[in-house]
Amino acid sequence: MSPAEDPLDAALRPPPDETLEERALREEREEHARRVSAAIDAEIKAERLARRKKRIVRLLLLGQSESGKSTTLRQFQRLYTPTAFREERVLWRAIIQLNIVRSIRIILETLSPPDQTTIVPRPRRGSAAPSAVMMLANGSPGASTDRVPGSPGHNPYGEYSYNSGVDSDVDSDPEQHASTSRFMPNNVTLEGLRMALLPLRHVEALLIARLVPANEEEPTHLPGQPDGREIFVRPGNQWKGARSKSPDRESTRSDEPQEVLHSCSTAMQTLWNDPGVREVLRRRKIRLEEGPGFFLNDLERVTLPNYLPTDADVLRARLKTVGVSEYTFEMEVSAGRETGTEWRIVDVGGSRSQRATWVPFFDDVDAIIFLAPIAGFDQVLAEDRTMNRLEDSVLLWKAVCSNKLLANVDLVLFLNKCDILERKLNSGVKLSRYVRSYADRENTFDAVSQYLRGKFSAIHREYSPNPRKFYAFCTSVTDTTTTGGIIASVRDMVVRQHLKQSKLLA
Ligand SMILES: Nc1nc2c(ncn2[C@@H]2O[C@H](COP(=O)(O)OP(=O)(O)OP(=O)(O)O)[C@@H](O)[C@H]2O)c(=O)[nH]1
Ligand SMILES: [Mg+2]
Repeated sequence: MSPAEDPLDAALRPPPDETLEERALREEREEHARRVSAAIDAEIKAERLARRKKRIVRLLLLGQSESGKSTTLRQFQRLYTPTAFREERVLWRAIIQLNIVRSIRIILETLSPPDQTTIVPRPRRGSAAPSAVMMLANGSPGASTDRVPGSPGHNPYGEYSYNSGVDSDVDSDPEQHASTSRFMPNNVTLEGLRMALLPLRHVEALLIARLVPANEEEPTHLPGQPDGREIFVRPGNQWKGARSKSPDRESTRSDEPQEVLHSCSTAMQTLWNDPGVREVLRRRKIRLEEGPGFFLNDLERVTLPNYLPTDADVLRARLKTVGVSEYTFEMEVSAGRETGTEWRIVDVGGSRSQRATWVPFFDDVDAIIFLAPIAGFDQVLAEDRTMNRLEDSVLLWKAVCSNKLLANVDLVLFLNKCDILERKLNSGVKLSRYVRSYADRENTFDAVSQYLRGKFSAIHREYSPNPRKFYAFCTSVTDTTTTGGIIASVRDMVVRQHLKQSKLLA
């Protein structure tokens, strides 16, 4: 087909009888159209270039349940999207309320187990005044408690029973029983406190109804129960979304649970501060202070009607993750050359039943942060009370190191909960009692953390399919001051790894 026959060419050809004026006008219009077209082309090109340049970094958080994965994610959010983090703080109040209610419930049920048949009175020596604790347990003052012979002395809430002869010392020292009678103010009985704290039951039901979608199968999970059940929400923003629809979204004004907590504040403080109660908890090896979501030392502050959670409170709150979720964000805070990087952090549920969901996320990951909560050396898993937490972490670490899908992924190890580890060792708990190979080395934080770091590092060397970099940090991810620097190092390392991978792919 000749140009003369081409209909498009014919349509575009200037008219044969075009005057000079018409021709000038036409050429001006065509020039304008060319400029517009060139501008559009340049815009498209720039967009493509920007998209290509836009780095998407994927980071996977792994570790057993309660190892601190979600807390680490919250640290990233606090550091790099502070506005969003701050805006969401008020939403965490409901979780903190639930954490408090649960702690109080654990105390009350420990003092007065639902199955009262395992408690029988026995005569006490040297008691001057009735013990509120014992009154609740026995229904009568002036008597101590003991276990029915043959009862295993099982402690449903204590998590520290692994290999430690749990409860072997429970009720073994009659003087301890005598000492429990001295503490509560004369006019306060435990029964009275329990009555005063009854409204917390309603608060618990209210909070669960608010936080857990109606179609969730197991909405009422309780920490520390033998089956390890605990309140959870699916990851993502649904629970936050549900809360944000409530009228008090941006405000700190009181809601019903907060009002109830406020009215129960004195009773809760009396219960928690009672040395007799503490003594019973101690003997039952229930260390709420070291457990997740512990706010009982802050009751006065966190039960104020207009309480707004601080950054530290949000990091300390406990909400179990079930499922896997990817949180995408761009750093609000300029982090040097990292501006514009899109971060995708995958947070998984760490309990045994959740681990099958991890593998699909091993593909296309830039780095893994593995959290090993080394303070758990004397604890058992909530979901399997025959498994020591440290041992479980070591087995998981071996599995991650040896996984072929992850052979080229750099691993970052957080030996986490070092704050708790230090306190625990200082209080006299011996690592060698649980880790025989530790033998008679010094039971200090420095010696223990160095030893465990060496063990994890050796596993990495031995089990990794290919040599790769290994970064290990002793962390307390709830601590805002120390964690910032560590997270910045991880950020730089992850971005470097990402660039390296991009070059390999290019
Ligand atoms: N004291 C202390 N508490 C910590 C530390 N890391 C985490 N926690 C607390 O431990 C609890 C559990 O942490 P999470 O981040 O929810 O644990 P997780 O690994 O996400 O657990 P799952 O969602 O069950 O897999 C939370 O209440 C945290 O505040 C730490 O280093 N020190
Ligand atoms: Mg979690």
